Amino acid sequence: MTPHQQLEAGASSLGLALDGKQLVRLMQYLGLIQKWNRVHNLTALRDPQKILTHHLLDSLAVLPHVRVNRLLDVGSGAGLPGIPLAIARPDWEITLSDSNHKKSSFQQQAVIELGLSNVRVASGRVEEIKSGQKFDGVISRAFAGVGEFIACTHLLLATAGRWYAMKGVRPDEELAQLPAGVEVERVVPLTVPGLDAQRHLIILKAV
Ligand SMILES: C[S@@+](CC[C@H](N)C(=O)[O-])C[C@H]1O[C@@H](n2cnc3c(N)ncnc32)[C@H](O)[C@@H]1O
Repeated sequence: MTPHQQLEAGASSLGLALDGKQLVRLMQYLGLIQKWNRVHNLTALRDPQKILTHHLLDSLAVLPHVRVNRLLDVGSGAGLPGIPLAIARPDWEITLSDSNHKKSSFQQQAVIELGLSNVRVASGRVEEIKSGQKFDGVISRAFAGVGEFIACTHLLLATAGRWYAMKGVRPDEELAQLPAGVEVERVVPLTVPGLDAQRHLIILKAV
């Protein structure tokens, strides 16, 4: 199976109806990661099949569980999960935040080359984003413990918004130490096609 066919099969087993253009864009994004990885250390993964499963499909796996219009991806790195989500959901407005200038430059380049008019790159620490801008969803993958993730973004979340923490093994210790006024709405076990590892999406809200 070619990586393109694997992506198509993976997306369909996640229940996602992606059209041909979206699949091509996702493959172009994979190509950009590979190209920039030669110079900047965006990801430790080099094998395109691994980038596909561990980054692209892993990011897309949360899609059926996220309900947003304006989404902030904190500590987005190479644009994960924000860029795959933006390709799959052109109707969502997505902001990518990363404190590392090289990562933000890559994100900006990817936005231009992929023509993602629904993505904005906010270069710098997430704590520096003006709190006047509210998001109805804030997501992160491999960023920080749940408590820290909430602490550094709580001023950016709209009143009825949700945090989405993408985790591997269910982080029971982190969930036992949530800040006051925050509760878990749902813990969603995820199956990522081609990835034999535990994944959980933790959905949290302010109460
Ligand atoms: C381990 S990487 C994860 C990248 C990506 N989310 C992924 O899943 O591949 C964590 C990222 O968080 C960024 N980061 C750390 N502290 C940050 C902060 N306060 N605000 C924004 N980004 C931050 C780092 O520069 C790094 O790119």
